[in-house]
Amino acid sequence: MLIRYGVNPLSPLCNSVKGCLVASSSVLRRQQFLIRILGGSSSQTYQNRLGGIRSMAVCSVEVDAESILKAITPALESSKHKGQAGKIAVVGGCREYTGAPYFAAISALKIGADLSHVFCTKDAAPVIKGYSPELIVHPILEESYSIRDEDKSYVSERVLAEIDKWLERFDCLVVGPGLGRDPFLLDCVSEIIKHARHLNVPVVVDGDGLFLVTNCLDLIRGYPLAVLTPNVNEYRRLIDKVLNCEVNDEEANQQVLLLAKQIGGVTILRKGKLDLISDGDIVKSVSTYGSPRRCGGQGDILSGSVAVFLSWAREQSNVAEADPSISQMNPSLLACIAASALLRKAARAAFESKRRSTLTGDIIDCLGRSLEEICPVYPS
Ligand SMILES: NC(=O)C1=CN([C@@H]2O[C@H](COP(=O)(O)OP(=O)(O)OC[C@H]3O[C@@H](n4cnc5c(N)ncnc54)[C@H](O)[C@@H]3O)[C@@H](O)[C@H]2O)[C@@H](O)CC1
Ligand SMILES: Nc1ncnc2c1ncn2[C@@H]1O[C@H](COP(=O)(O)OP(=O)(O)OP(=O)(O)O)[C@@H](O)[C@H]1O
Ligand SMILES: [Mg+2]
Repeated sequence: MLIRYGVNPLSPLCNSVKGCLVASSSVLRRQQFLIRILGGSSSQTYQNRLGGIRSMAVCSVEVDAESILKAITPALESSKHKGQAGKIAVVGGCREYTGAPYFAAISALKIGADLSHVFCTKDAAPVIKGYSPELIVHPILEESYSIRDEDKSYVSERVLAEIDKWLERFDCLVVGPGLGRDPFLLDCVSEIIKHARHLNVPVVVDGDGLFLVTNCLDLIRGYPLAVLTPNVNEYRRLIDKVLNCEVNDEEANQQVLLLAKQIGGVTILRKGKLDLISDGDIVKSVSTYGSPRRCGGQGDILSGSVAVFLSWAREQSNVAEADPSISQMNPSLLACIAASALLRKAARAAFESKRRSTLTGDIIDCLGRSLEEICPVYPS
């Protein structure tokens, strides 16, 4: 019987990140007691649920990702105006991390989005602007060290008012690349997620955004326009928190499906040797050969790419004429499959020329060419 102490499967809706992370000892003791008395049945319940999923004969199907890329990538037409190919925003970038939000935001542009914004801290903004004049950078986020306690509620309102001016215009929000883990900043980002959800803006959650939502699952629970893109560690933490067990690679397909289902039908893209994607109904995989280099930043390319493909896949006119196996698929699944396949193709191309010195920037340089090989601008 597996009982995990310190995990709180009974957690109520949390109002602040701190509230989620710091439980008072009496509350913790009561929860541990409850977990102990429910322990047998909760472990049993997990086995039962997994058994139920198993009996659905879940088999992940390696998909024809090229057909999906062709179906969802819009044609370039002179009748279109700026913005119609996608307006993406990345919420991330702090003192430590300026590369991650840049990688995500520039990847969206390189794939074909028209506009890419970054909402980051004041320290990170000039650095990110310096990487690229193409990005629209908003220095609005604040970390605890830069504000006094008595100013926090005012600053938090100002951050939200600032982002609210823009939120409705975005086709997709990426939350997390290089966000950092400052509690005040994460509190503000929780509110941003709630506002995005209220406006039905799709949200891709990655990096430190996953740290936030794993500790505060109600932020995304039951939101079908949420896509989570965990790496190996982020996935382990999600499984631990949601299913109260360990990662089981022998039943990887069932487990990712159950995880997506348990969080109320969000889409999960589990990154790894093979990318596994589920929306709680089906599981798909992408395992086309990429690159043996594991330099940091490749996940950031992926989150920016999912955002742009999701904005395209949601445009029904793009996919309406495709094969029913594509046109009837959840747009979030289509976006994850497309992004995963394109990143792997670009990584392969970069590695062919750069070998051991392949870096994230080299892969970004190959995104356009890799997409062009599958979806030429001027088909012959
Ligand atoms: N250039 C950049 O600005 C980059 C920033 N990134 C950002 O960095 C933040 C953290 O993400 P990471 O995926 O790096 O997460 P982690 O900081 O959890 O992991 C970084 C590495 O450290 C290892 N590690 C973590 N805890 C450890 C421990 N206790 N002992 C030994 N090894 C340990 C992990 O296995 C992993 O290889 C995110 O916001 C992410 O978006 C990354 O995306 C990489 C690129
Ligand atoms: N062992 C592997 N073999 C092949 N591809 C892999 C492997 N591990 C990861 N990838 C690919 O690399 C991409 C990035 O995954 P990774 O696990 O490195 O993300 P990450 O840790 O979030 O990256 P980042 O450094 O940007 O935070 C994914 O699309 C995944 O398909
Ligand atoms: Mg990452």
